[in-house]
Amino acid sequence: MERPSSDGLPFVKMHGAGNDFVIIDSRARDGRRVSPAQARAIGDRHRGVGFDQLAEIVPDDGADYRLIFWNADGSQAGACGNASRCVAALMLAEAGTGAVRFATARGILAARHEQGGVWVNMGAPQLAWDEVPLARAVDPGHLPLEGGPAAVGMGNPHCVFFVPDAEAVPLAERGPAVERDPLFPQRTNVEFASLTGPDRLRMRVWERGTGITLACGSGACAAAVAAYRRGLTGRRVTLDLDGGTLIVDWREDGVWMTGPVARVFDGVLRAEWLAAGHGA
Ligand SMILES: N[C@@H](CCC[C@H](N)C(=O)O)C(=O)O
Repeated sequence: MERPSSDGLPFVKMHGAGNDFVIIDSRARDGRRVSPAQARAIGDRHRGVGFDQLAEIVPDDGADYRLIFWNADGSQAGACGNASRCVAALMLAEAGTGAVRFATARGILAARHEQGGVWVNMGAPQLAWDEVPLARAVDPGHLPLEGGPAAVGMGNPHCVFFVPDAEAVPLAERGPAVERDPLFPQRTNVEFASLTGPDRLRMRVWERGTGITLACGSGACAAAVAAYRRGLTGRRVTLDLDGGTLIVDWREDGVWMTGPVARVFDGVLRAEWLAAGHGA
C-alpha cells in the first residue's frame, strides 16, 4: 500500500471518556492554520476522520502553547475541557515536566499531573448573566425556561437541567431546541443531570455545534458548579457520563477536572485530499 506523502498534515486522534478529538499541531506550519471548511471536512465521520472537536495547537508568547477548539460544524468554542486534558497529556509527556500553562480564548489555564491523572484547571465559573452569556438580565441560577435550568459559563455557555432521571430525557429533541433558545445569543451546550448518590451525578450532554457526545468536560464542570450552588452536592463531584466518569473539584483557584485519556492512533491527512478541495 502506498505510504502517505510527506507533505500531508499529521494529526493525533484521542478521546477523553469517549469525547473524541483530532489534534493538529500548527506550531511549525509557517503560520498556516485550520480553516472552518477544513474543520468541517476533517470532522466528517464518513468522508474525513471524524471528531467531536478538533484541537489546534498554535504558538503563544505568554504560555507553553495556545489551543483553538473547533466544533464539528466548523464553529469555534472558547473552551473544551476534555480536549484540554488530552493535549495536556501529550504536552506533559513532550516537555517531561509536571505542569503546563496554555492559552485559550478565555485566558491562560493550567494542567498538571496529580493523583495519578492529568488534571486541568478550567478557571473560575462565569456566573453573571452577561458572562455566560445570556440575552437579558435574568437569574442564571434559575432560568425562565421549562424545568428551571441553571446557566454557567466555563469559557463557553452551558445550560444545566437537574432532572429525576437523565436516562429518560429525549436528548435528541430537547438538546437542539435548548441550544438555539433565544435566551442564549451564542447558542449553548445542554446538560441533563440527576443526583445518583452523595456528590455523584449521572449526566447526558448535547453539545453546541456537535450534537450528542459521550462526555463533555466543561459541561461536567458547569453541572458540578450548578449542583453545589443548589445545595445538591459538595464542591468535589463525580459525574458518570455515557463514555466514562469525570471528577470535578471546585477549588479556590478554579474548577479542576480529570478523567480518562486515550491516544487512539496517529495519522496523516493526505496532501492530495486537502488539495482536492476537501475543506479548502
Ligand atoms: N467537549 C467539550 C466542549 C466542546 C465545546 C462545545 N461544543 C462548545 O461549543 O462550547 C468539553 O470537553 O468541554
